[in-house]
Amino acid sequence: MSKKTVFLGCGSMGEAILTGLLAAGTPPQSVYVTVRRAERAQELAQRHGVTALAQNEDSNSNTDAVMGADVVILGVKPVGIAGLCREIADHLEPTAVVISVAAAVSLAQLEGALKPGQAVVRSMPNTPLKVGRGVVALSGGSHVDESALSAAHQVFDGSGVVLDVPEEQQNAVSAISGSGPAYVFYLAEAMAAAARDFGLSPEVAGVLARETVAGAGLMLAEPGADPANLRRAVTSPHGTTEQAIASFEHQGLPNMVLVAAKAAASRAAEMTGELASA
Ligand SMILES: NC(=O)C1=CN([C@@H]2O[C@H](COP(=O)(O)OP(=O)(O)OC[C@H]3O[C@@H](n4cnc5c(N)ncnc54)[C@H](OP(=O)(O)O)[C@@H]3O)[C@@H](O)[C@H]2O)C=CC1
Ligand SMILES: O=C(O)[C@@H]1CCC=N1
Repeated sequence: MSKKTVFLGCGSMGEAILTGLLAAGTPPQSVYVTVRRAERAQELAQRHGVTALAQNEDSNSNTDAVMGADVVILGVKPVGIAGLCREIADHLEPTAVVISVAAAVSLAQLEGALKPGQAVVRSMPNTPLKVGRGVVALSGGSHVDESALSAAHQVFDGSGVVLDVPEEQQNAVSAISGSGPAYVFYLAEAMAAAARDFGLSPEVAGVLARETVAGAGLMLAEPGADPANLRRAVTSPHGTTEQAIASFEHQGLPNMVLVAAKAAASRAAEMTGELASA
């Protein structure tokens, strides 16, 4: 029998994980999701065939949903995680594995808001899980044994690469792969803007930027791919690309990426402190 899997909060990140999980073969009948708004619940139920509950005045959809659950994924914003944990703590099966996808919320904060002994996994996924090309890093809490960790792996296994990292590396993971898709989409936006600047139509500019980033991503996904080698294969000596790469170097693109990633990681550390004092 399939594990009962519950998503508490199912927005951008939750739906990406849900889509990957179902595409990998988990039956929708074994999946429950909760959200705030009724229209969002209806949308998720129609789109994915899962049972979706919205908040309502008659009962608590989160505590209802976690009854008998094997795996519970916390997909709300970081600021809502501790309250959600306290809300469901007494209703969880002692054997349930709770997986948080929230940036900045520590294992200590999660464990402190749940009942003693609950297995908790802190994760940092990314939205490409939706298309089977995600990457997620997991850190198990103090009550996570091999079977609990394996249950967490199974949530993501079919839709991306799953890594185990020490918790202290999670902010760095968040700054690279958690936020990373946004960096790549930003590059695509900038490429489209440059194309429009040349006078290309917005439609042509959009297609050129999107297909180039998507195609380059597929090449990077091939076994043994190395970004530096792939870049060199495009860069003819004394040719055109060389000029553009030299311009990026001159303007300090690698350092800009480093500084930006550090800003993301610092914000995560700051958020952990804010959540602790809230
Ligand atoms: N977006 C990303 O790329 C990534 C996000 N994350 C983490 O994922 C988490 C969610 O982010 P994201 O998906 O972007 O946010 P969204 O705002 O898109 O989704 C949040 C979801 O939580 C629901 N929700 C809010 N409060 C409750 C509640 N009390 N009970 C049940 N459901 C509730 C919302 O319902 P409704 O839709 O009805 O408003 C919504 O479905 C964050 O903690 C973030 O740090 C981690 C890695 C990457
Ligand atoms: O921006 C955020 O806070 C979340 C965490 C990583 C990606 N999105």
